[in-house]
Amino acid sequence: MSETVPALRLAAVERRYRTEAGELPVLRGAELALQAGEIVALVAPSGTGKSTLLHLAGLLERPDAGEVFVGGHAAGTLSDADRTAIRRTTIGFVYQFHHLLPEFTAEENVVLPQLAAGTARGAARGRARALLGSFGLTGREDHRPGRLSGGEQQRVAIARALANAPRILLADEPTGNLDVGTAGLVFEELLAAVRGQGLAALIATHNPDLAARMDRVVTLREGRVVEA
Ligand SMILES: Nc1ncnc2c1ncn2[C@@H]1O[C@H](COP(=O)(O)OP(=O)(O)OP(=O)(O)O)[C@@H](O)[C@H]1O
Repeated sequence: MSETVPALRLAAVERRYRTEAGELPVLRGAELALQAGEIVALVAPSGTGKSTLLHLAGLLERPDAGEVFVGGHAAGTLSDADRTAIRRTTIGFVYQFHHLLPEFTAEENVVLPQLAAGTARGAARGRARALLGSFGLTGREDHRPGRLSGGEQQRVAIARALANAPRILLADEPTGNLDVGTAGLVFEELLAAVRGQGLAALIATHNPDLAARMDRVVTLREGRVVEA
């Protein structure tokens, strides 16, 4: 029987940082596989390597050893240009702070990554408006981030992450900057979008209630990924 290729797989991933005090080994043989449609919570104490793991999974950094597979492709064997292309079209990111471009409108923030991926402007605008609408932002398309509430800014950031119809969503404390009530609402919308599109998702959170809403919870222990 053939096994399904995971949407994302980390195999024996190692990452260490050079600090004034010497080498700091953060990941020491991390293994993780995410199937399409699987939503995994990453819950671990501060400083244990959650952001590091997400950066490696998102091909923003290269591991010191081990390999990251995206849809079965070994990322370490790819050129920087190919890694960028995969990152653009296959992986969506949501950060704790929205990182929207302040001088652009909500719609433009969702259009721009699509243009970078080669989508024609008209189609990109249509998709941006539909995505923003699905997050309750109809009528706010022309607002710049500074005129939106924190929850609205984060909804735009989620729409932007989904703009190129990725297969994988990576999120680092996506609602960590919002008040409890808004965080719960935005998180439910994020989960619904991820489930609706059958994405694989890895979401770091410090909130146990949000983690319990996902399919599986993993943590980091001594640089390895273990089931929580
Ligand atoms: N570029 C870097 N250079 C040196 N050390 C780093 C670097 N990036 C991260 N670290 C260290 O690596 C460890 C893991 O950092 P990381 O940001 O991955 O943790 P985290 O679990 O995401 O933490 P938090 O929950 O506080 O965001 C920390 O001790 C951090 O200080």
